[in-house]
Amino acid sequence: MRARATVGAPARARSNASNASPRDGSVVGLIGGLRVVAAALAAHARDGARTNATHVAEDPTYVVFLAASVVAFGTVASGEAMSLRRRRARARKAVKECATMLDLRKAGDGTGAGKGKMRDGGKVGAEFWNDLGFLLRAAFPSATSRGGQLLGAQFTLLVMRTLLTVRANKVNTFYLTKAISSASWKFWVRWFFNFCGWMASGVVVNSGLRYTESLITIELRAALTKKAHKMYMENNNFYKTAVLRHGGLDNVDQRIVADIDAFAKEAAFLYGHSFKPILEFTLSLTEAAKELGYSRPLALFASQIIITSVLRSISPRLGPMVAREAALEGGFRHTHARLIAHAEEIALLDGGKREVDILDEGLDNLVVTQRWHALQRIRKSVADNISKFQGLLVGSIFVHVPFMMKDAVSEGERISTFRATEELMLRCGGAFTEVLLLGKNLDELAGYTHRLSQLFKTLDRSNKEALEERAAKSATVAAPEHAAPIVFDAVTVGAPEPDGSHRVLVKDLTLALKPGEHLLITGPNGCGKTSLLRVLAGLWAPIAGTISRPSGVSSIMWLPQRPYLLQGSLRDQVVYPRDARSEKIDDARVKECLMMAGLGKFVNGSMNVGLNTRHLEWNDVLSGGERQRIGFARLYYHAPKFAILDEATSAINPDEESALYERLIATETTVVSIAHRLELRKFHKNELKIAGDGLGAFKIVKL
Ligand SMILES: Nc1ncnc2c1ncn2[C@@H]1O[C@H](COP(=O)(O)OP(=O)(O)OP(=O)(O)O)[C@@H](O)[C@H]1O
Repeated sequence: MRARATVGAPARARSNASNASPRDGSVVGLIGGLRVVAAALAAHARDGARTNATHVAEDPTYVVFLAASVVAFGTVASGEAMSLRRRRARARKAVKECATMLDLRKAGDGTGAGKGKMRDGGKVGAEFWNDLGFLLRAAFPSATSRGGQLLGAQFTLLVMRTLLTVRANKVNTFYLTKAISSASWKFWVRWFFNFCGWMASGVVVNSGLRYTESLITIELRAALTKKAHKMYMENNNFYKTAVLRHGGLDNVDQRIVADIDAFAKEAAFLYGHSFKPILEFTLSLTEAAKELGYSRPLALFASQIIITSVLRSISPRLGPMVAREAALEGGFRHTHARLIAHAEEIALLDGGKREVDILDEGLDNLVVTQRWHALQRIRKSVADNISKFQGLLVGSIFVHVPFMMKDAVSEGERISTFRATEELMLRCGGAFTEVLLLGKNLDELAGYTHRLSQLFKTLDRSNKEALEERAAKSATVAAPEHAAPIVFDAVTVGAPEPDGSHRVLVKDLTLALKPGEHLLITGPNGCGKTSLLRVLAGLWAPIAGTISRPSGVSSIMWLPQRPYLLQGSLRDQVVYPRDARSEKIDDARVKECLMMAGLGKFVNGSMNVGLNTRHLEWNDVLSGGERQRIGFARLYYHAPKFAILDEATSAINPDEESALYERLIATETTVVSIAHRLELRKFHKNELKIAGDGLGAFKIVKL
């Protein structure tokens, strides 16, 4: 039936052409000729459409599933569109609120200055290529580095696989069609052995490729994460970015833990999957050109570039979507991290119900945004699929026509060369479309690249600022005339305000702290006692004036109200920041320090605890007073020249507090304390009374 219809249509068109009798050379003749061609094409098209419709009508299962699929997809998508249309205002508000909360707008360019840049970030452009180059150079510094060697190994395997596919495919198809068309066992056996050889090599090469791709992913992730760790821990950047929000970076932990991993996976995938289609395209084209010449395939690919560019222009950009989702993902993760960090306080307040709302809100912000993005991605997916299928359609026309017009060859010869060439062209076209579609992965990579370059640029800037600050200090600060190791010279301290200004807490403080001149700092809540110590530690920069102080745990140590406890053994807590795994530690001394701090029960065998006892979270197993005593044991162990104590005995009863102070002073440590209890006055020589009047007034009195 189909054959009749196909043959009948051109016959009618031919009879129409003879009726038109075009006069050679005249315009009317030309128009008549064109009308004949158009009528013939229309007749063929009608015939083709009718035949197709008849085939479809003959297959009710196909029709039912086709209709069901269209209805299912349409219902889900339109339902989503309607529900999100209603919630879109809310969704946008949620994203905006979340963005404000996380400083996403500030994070747009990592400088805190780029309002609205979040939407622009993550595009594939000059900035993206620069940033990508920077990240890759950081991970693969040279061809001889481990990363460089892995890239080289994978490149060799990629070339090998492409050669294998292109060559083997051509030979396989040729032998098989020849064998089948002429029923030749000789050619079939040749095909069989070719195929076996191709299969064996393919198995080895493909397994090698998969292995090297995972190694490259791991190498990329490890190298970038180590670089991030190094920069993050230098110059107290972790404090500056997390607490002071320098650079306006949101969720640095998410960037280091999750975004680097996603970037590594995407980049390794792109490396492995972009070389293959590019090489396959070049090699297949060279082979196919032997039969078709270069002009036809190149014209085909030029038309593909134009069509794909048009389709791409209607697709949404994935980069900004990826960046936004990653940021919201970080926000959601942060709500969980806070819940764990404050589990006991929340449980005591019976805050479970309230916390469910907070957690769900974080999830909702993410989910609504993801659903909205999924809807946007339909446009992308439609464009990609059209691009893929039209490539096959247009490609077939370019390949079929030369063979339809080829005479003077046997049927067997025509079909075998056609099948071999078609296979190559299909491969070539497939590879070409794959290259064009890599844009999607490139877009996603751009999203992660944007977030990581913000991270590295912010940390780098912060490190440079710290270096400049240090250089300026050493150039301007003259060696103090007095022999005091800690000197405040006309120092003004201020609390940072959200608008970038400072609220003055202490103004023009000049003070030289000599060994043995124990200092007590007092004043009302929020007057700036701890802030003064933050400035002394270098966490905050003074608004004016200069400070000189010694550095290193043997010279100066801080003991806050809640001492930091790490994952590890009891010994680790006492010797921190020294590392008990790599340094020789005198256990007898550690025990002595614990006894001095009133924690003898941990080491005298009365409890089931010893220096080797380990806990993931010591904060959960020690009381507030015990935690503070561990801090004292640490001070005794390091015996620094200066100890800065910020309400370090607030959880210890007054009688025992005195004993802890006495032992500390006996180790010849000079103490600077912040304390509210009057009993502690007796251990200090001077008292710095901060007024907390908003003008920075203070008084120094002898005790
Ligand atoms: N990271 C910060 N960013 C902005 N302001 C801060 C920050 N940390 C503290 N402040 C503000 O600085 C002021 C001084 O705080 P500080 O911690 O020095 O008080 P304090 O005198 O030690 O109080 P307390 O006796 O209650 O511990 C407070 O008003 C506080 O709100």
